[in-house]
Amino acid sequence: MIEGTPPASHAEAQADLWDACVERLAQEMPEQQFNTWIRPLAARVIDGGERVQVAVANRFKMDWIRAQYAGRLTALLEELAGRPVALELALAPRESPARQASTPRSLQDQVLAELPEVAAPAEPVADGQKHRLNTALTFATLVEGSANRMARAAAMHVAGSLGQLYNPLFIYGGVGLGKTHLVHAIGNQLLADKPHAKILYIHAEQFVSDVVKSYQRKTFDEFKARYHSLDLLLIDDVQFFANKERTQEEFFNAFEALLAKKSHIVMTSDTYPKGLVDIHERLVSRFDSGLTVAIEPPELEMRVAILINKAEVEHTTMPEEVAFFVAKNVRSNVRELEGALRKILAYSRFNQKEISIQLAREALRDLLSIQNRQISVENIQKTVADYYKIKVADMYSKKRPASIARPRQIAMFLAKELTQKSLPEIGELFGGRDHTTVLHAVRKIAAERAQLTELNQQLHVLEQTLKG
Ligand SMILES: Nc1ncnc2c1ncn2[C@@H]1O[C@H](COP(=O)(O)OP(=O)(O)OP(=O)(O)O)[C@@H](O)[C@H]1O
Repeated sequence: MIEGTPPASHAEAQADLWDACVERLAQEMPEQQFNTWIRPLAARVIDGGERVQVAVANRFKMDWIRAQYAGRLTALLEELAGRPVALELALAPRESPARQASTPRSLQDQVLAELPEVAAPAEPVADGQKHRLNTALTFATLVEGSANRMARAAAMHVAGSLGQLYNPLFIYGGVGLGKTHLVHAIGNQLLADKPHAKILYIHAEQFVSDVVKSYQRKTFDEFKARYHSLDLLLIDDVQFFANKERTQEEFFNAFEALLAKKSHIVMTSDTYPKGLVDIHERLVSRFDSGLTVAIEPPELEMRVAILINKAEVEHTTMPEEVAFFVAKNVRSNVRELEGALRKILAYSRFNQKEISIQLAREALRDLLSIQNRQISVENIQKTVADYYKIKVADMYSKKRPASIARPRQIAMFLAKELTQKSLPEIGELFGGRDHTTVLHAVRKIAAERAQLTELNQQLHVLEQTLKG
């Protein structure tokens, strides 16, 4: 599983690196944990052993592995390789099963269809004691800035006066901006203040899996007892409930029960409630009935502060000028910022060199060259206009004939897919259109793409052209 065609002995040595690492972990970890989390991982060692890419079956597992095992995996890989190794976790590609939506489905089919494509781990099961909080994710380690000020303040308020204001609290924002961190912080704070509080952090995919298991084992009473008795339910990435009818129903029940007894619910999602797709209106309106707050991408100064803080946690000092250099070049989200920091620290440690701008430049050379190739909305507009033989100016115009409106919608779709811009920002760049117009275009093209082969091919060509 090696990129390119290195000599066999080299390839073997690289594959051995992962195998040796897994073997070591097998000795260190309890067997069941090892079998659940580490054994199923597929990895490939690339760039002559500098990078190890690990494919993980679903987001829940990915978050868990990142939080619990990534540090140890990296340390072992580096120890075995004798040099810095960047560990990269990625979602394994999924087969998209063709679903026959028109055929009425039995309840059993309906529930089974809700199983994550790769079944989520059987363990640990929510039982009111295992709160599943990552104790490292606290308010103290969450840097504040204008991007997260309101969300953070609301979260602290919830932790301090449970069941009162802001119930439910709905936090939304793009990937890697600190939503998960914030919900864990609420849980950890409450746990510190009230050690007996019944708290559960759960990823939406795991909730789906719990519903399925309860159905299969006919243990809905236990399921209800477990969820309905909580004081605080923290549920991550609720957009995963899309199309999961039975799960939505169970979540609705849990939601109503918890609110009735003044327990608190905190949810996160990649979009605001009304932007959620394929989730029942009655649930969406419940999501929006407390307080909905956004987390925005961090601004420059906040990115600098995050880098300096995270370096301190690693007992290293990052000079401010280096932090500025990195923060200017890594703009998309905090997770990427952390990745950049890890590379710099490893590079500095192994080369026994002080952290400087020059060192950061060397450590991040791959990342910086990718940044230079970043795709802009202007670039997308020009490429799409060329492809469909319309004027670039038509991307901003109010003209409505289909020969113009459709390429414009395609360009909006690609802008959402290939850039970090928000819906309002994209609307602005398309002649000051409303974000709902962009959302409509994105959904429409996404739905048509799944059905129209020709459109799918055109989009594929455009994507390849834009990605260079
Ligand atoms: N303001 C911040 N201060 C310090 N660390 C942060 C901050 N925001 C995010 N992080 C860190 O960045 C990483 C990504 O954050 P997190 O996992 O919470 O993002 P997310 O919004 O839940 O992303 P996703 O939608 O992909 O799940 C975490 O390691 C988190 O601790």
